[in-house]
Amino acid sequence: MTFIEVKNLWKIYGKGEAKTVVLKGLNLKIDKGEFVIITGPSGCGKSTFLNILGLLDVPNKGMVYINGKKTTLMSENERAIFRRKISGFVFQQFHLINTLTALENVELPMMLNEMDKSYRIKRAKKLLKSVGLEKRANHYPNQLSGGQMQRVAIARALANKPKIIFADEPTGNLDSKSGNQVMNMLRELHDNGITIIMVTHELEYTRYATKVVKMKDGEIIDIVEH
Ligand SMILES: Nc1ncnc2c1ncn2[C@@H]1O[C@H](COP(=O)(O)OP(=O)(O)OP(=O)(O)O)[C@@H](O)[C@H]1O
Repeated sequence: MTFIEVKNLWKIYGKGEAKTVVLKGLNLKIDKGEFVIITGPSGCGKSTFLNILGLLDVPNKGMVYINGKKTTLMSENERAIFRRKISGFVFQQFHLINTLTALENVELPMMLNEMDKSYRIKRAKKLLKSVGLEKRANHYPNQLSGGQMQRVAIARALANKPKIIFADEPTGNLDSKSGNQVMNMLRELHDNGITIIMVTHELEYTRYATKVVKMKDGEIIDIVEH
């Protein structure tokens, strides 16, 4: 069943001399349960595309459909619910909050969804355990390695039981061992039915994907189904 579809998607920054056409009429269909990897050279528009798919950004032209519904017909509240409850986000730079412990970082999305404290703590502990970090619950990000920070970020992305994970170069700042750990976690989530859309330029990870979308200069130049 189609989960997300984009038709004729354009993204343009600036005007006149400063105009940059970043996405040039993209078309893509993503089914529920897929593991999509978007790849291509630096600057080809991968992150921009991912941000639009995750409703973090809007196109200048074209349409994003979620479950067949035009996202332009969704209210701001519906879009926020998609970001906050249906989706989980993982970024290259982790984006943890430095003044919060690992446990509190994982609790945060549940706070935004107004879950009560005892539930939050129980679930955050369970999630940290699932990423092998139960002993690091009270550590702050600066007391963790890059790989550990990314595992906290994955636990945080899972806090509200998302149906889809958007991951932008999640292994980009990690050594290969930590990178493989992160990929194995994403694979396990995919095995459990979560849809994954991931941007990477590391071609070795395309073996995890059900669909590889190759981009170049703002266009999709190839789609390979595995
Ligand atoms: N806010 C912005 N204003 C102007 N140009 C932008 C903006 N955001 C991105 N761009 C430009 O859009 C192009 C695509 O950027 P994007 O980050 O999507 O590429 P990418 O493929 O993810 O690159 P990388 O692999 O290096 O992260 C780049 O040329 C970038 O400079």
